[in-house]
Amino acid sequence: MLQVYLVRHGETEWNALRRIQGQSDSALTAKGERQAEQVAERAVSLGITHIISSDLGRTRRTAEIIAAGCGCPMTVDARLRELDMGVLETRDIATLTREEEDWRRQLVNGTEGGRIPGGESMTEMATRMHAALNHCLTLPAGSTPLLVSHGMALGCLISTVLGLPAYAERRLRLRNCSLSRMDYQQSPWLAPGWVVETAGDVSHLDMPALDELQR
Ligand SMILES: O=C(O)[C@@H](CO)OP(=O)(O)O
Repeated sequence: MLQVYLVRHGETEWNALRRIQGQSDSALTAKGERQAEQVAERAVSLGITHIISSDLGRTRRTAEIIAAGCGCPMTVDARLRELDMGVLETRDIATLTREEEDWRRQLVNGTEGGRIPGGESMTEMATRMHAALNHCLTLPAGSTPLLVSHGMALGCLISTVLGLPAYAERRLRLRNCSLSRMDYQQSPWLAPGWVVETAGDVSHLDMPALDELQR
């Protein structure tokens, strides 16, 4: 049975400042680096054989720390990027106008086809995230890959595997350096294919991690 681990990157400067990143980028904070070291320790105990990271800087840095801990190769897959958040990228959430906040809300409140102007829809992102997940099926037998990606991207991937539409109301909290797992399997009591084993586990972190609203 193929097990695929999923990690959201460590805390970044803009996460802490509540600035919207999307496919823009900011560096890990010192806390984010520590979170990455702690999830790396957990990854060592899981027998990870491959690290596959989104090509953005915050995920690459997190993946490098995990790969160094595990002593396994790291590759980059741009399909694991965060949602393209168009004209709102780099903005402080607290400064959005009402219209801009409505655009942002469409991503989380179940609006079919919702997108920020100049950005990507959740359905478009789901297509590329599933392609990246399915790529794991081509790895040699016995592989245990770990994918490093983003909050919206991984939340959408997990939710769609559970059968929700990509644009469904967002109800899964994935904190920085949380760990999730998908298995590809045939079971008499589950639908065949990808199933969710766990989502958003932060038991390896020694201090509270932020969700996107700094809670
Ligand atoms: O892009 C962002 O600002 C956030 C939104 O959830 O995603 P992440 O920090 O996971 O890249």
